[in-house]
Amino acid sequence: MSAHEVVLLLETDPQRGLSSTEANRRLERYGRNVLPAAGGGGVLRRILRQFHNPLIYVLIAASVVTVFLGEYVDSAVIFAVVLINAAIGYVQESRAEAALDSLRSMVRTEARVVRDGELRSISSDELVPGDLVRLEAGDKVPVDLRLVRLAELRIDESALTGESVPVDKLEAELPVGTPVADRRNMVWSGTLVAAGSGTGIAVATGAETELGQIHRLVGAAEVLATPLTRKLARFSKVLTVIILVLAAVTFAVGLLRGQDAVETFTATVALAVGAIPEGLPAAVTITLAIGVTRMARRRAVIRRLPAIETLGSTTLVCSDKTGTLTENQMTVRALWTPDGGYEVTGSGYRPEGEIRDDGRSSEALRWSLLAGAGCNDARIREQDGEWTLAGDPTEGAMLVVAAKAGIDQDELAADYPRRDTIPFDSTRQYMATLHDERVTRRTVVLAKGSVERIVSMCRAEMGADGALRPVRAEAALHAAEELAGRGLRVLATAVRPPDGADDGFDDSSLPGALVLTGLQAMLDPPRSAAAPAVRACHTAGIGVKMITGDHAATAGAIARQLGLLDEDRRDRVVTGTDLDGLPAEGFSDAVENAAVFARVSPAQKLRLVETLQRRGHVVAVTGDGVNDAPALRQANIGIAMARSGTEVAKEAADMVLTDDDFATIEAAVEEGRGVFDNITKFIVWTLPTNLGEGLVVLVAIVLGATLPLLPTQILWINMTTAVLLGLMLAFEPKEAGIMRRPPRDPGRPLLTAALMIRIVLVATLLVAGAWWIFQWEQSNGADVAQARTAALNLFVVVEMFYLFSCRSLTRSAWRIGFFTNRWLLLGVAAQALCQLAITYLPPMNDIFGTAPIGVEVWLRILAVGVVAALVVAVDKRLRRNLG
Ligand SMILES: Nc1ncnc2c1ncn2[C@@H]1O[C@H](COP(=O)(O)OP(=O)(O)OP(=O)(O)O)[C@@H](O)[C@H]1O
Repeated sequence: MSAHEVVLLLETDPQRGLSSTEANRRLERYGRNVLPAAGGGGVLRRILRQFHNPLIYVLIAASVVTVFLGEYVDSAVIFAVVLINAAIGYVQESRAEAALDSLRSMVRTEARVVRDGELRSISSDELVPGDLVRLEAGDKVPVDLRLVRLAELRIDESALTGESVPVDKLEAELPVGTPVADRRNMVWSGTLVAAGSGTGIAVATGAETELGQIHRLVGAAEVLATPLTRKLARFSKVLTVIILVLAAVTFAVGLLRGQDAVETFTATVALAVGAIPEGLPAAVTITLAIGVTRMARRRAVIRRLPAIETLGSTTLVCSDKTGTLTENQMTVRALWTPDGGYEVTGSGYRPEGEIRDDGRSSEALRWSLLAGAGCNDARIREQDGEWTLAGDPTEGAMLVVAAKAGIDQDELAADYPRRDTIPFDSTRQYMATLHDERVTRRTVVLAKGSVERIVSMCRAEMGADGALRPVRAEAALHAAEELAGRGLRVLATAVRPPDGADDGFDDSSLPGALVLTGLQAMLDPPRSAAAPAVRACHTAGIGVKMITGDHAATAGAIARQLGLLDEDRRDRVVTGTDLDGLPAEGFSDAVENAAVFARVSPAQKLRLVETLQRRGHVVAVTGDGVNDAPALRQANIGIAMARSGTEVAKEAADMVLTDDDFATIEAAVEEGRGVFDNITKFIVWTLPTNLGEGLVVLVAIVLGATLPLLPTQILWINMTTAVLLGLMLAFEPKEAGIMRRPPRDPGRPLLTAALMIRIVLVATLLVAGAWWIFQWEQSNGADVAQARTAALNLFVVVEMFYLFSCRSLTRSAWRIGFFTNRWLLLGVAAQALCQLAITYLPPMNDIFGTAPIGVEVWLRILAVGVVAALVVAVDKRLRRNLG
């Protein structure tokens, strides 16, 4: 359809947009602009998935066979376990997914929409069909749009088409005869604005968009997988196969040796059930989900789950300066013109304060302020006594200083209506606007940008009297250097005066046509949390590098305040130009050794990251612009800023900081290390039980002896302790000193030799203890049921003692403090109640083949528990002393 037809059909106004009331009505009618959650079929599939597990197959087979053997109670117990296991799996999986889902809503996407004739920023959820939506480079398209106006608009449609080369969009009105369904005057939700800008009318929102249709087909489920969970799943599968083969062999051997078939079968099932670590994958997923939630609470939102693992092994953080290490709260503090400098008072966006000019009047100063305020897309507004900024803080600061000199933004816009814009981008390094001068009806160009760039484009400079003279570039650059040395961010301003001739307005015609009017230097103080966070990173063995587009002297001054540059070592700030001049090897060394990089282009940033990775670093990189996306993708962890970042950067990132603060990266690394610790702790805790149970049964089969534990009893141990004891390790607080050790080497196996030895040690203690008490009770008058009950309780009690030990892999259990993890204490109490129930309640005795035992038996069990705890404590101590 033509744009005109779309306007008529959707009853909207191509200039003023919808009215607010109409927009609200449509919101009621069409619903919010969100994609529906993965649909109803998902629930059934998720339930079925819980049964798709080798252990479950073994259990189901066992329960069927036991029915035929006439063991109805056992069969029912095994079947009940299958159901309970599936239920627990279902609930855990749903909760983990819900945790991830809720993260998505934490990073709100804003859309620019024209309503009631006014440009507004609203949540993209609230867009309705007919809305007039504005797009700019870096945006993620929020709805399907029919374009009505555009300037050099290029769209990255890879999210929909897989085609990675951005598509040029056409002028809105196509010539008569163009095929109606021309892709080039539509943009689709979920695609990214690679360059340019445009305005379009929303024709579909939410599930009705093309993206919504695809989403419905795919049912996009959030994947709860990381390299680690995949590795563990593989490990579990291999282990299961080995155990099943082993079980089949023992069954065959038992039959050949003429043992009772029913008993041998029971023993084989016990072996399989006991030895398979069925709780492992679920526990890992849950620990990850808890980690994600903890990080979100500390304002780091994980977009891709594997990032949590990588965070723990980060060796280098490459951070932007502006907004991440600094506040991004700019105030112009000093001005410079070719005829002299001025200090400015006042702070923040409140236009109160003055330019100290001691009565000197200067045309250059006036034009510098006009350029700063006119070549500007930001707005400052007073709201309830507070001055707030909409837009770029650099531009906000320039508006404020102009206001301090009495220049009003609206009057300026009326006197100098804007006709065209060359937008700022970090490669271009300047912004320019073309205006009509209302009084003279001639055109003026206003420009601002980095000092080097603007000065290189100037043919002349303006004097205090307004006269032009040849530009003295040296003087300007020197002044800029001096201001930047104070830590100020310096921009230059220039104009192309109204001289009648219209010489074109683009990147190629402006150089050589501009007149330098002055410099504006603004303060952007370092964030208060940044310096401590940098120090914390250093203590944790993590390097920090500042990579900024800003001036070398500004970067250096801020870096020194943050402790990134050492005064004495006279570390140098490396600039993009320096880097370009280096041979490959010199480049690599410079990148490794320097901590501060200035005037770095996005392309150089990408090369920096690649080089660091080649040198073996695990690199976290921050970025906020469209051009940062490649570097963010290349990084081991790409980090985007929720407030100042573009949607393109967020899309490319693995993690988004909701407060833009560098300190949050440090917090996330800390959490990442904690998550990895807790996963290791769970594994180190759970494996001895499986190994121990397997061995107990294997020994019984080999010796042809009575089983010390029945299959149902083994199931009981595994089910209850995994949930009530093991899972509580996921809530372990981070250990003290977690940020004083070096990053984890990603190549190192999860279980070190020391931990493997500990696992075998504890398994041996379990086997020995269980056999000892099983024999001891029987030779002292207990029947088999009582002896088994003793062995069962011994397993659980030793696991409880060992659980406390596993709260730290290196430090003694006594040093951690017993009350720092309440969940763990609650779990232990609940487990104790369960043990009392299975030991003393008659119905439980009937089901599980247990029997009440006396106090002295408990004392023997506890004694074994204490011995086990002591042995592990000694093992830890020895190892620490051995280093
Ligand atoms: N809105 C703007 N208009 C014109 N020039 C600008 C604007 N913003 C920044 N500049 C100039 O371009 C230079 C590079 O800016 P760029 O955005 O690449 O990096 P930055 O924001 O200074 O730092 P960082 O990379 O640490 O975020 C700045 O030093 C400044 O001189």
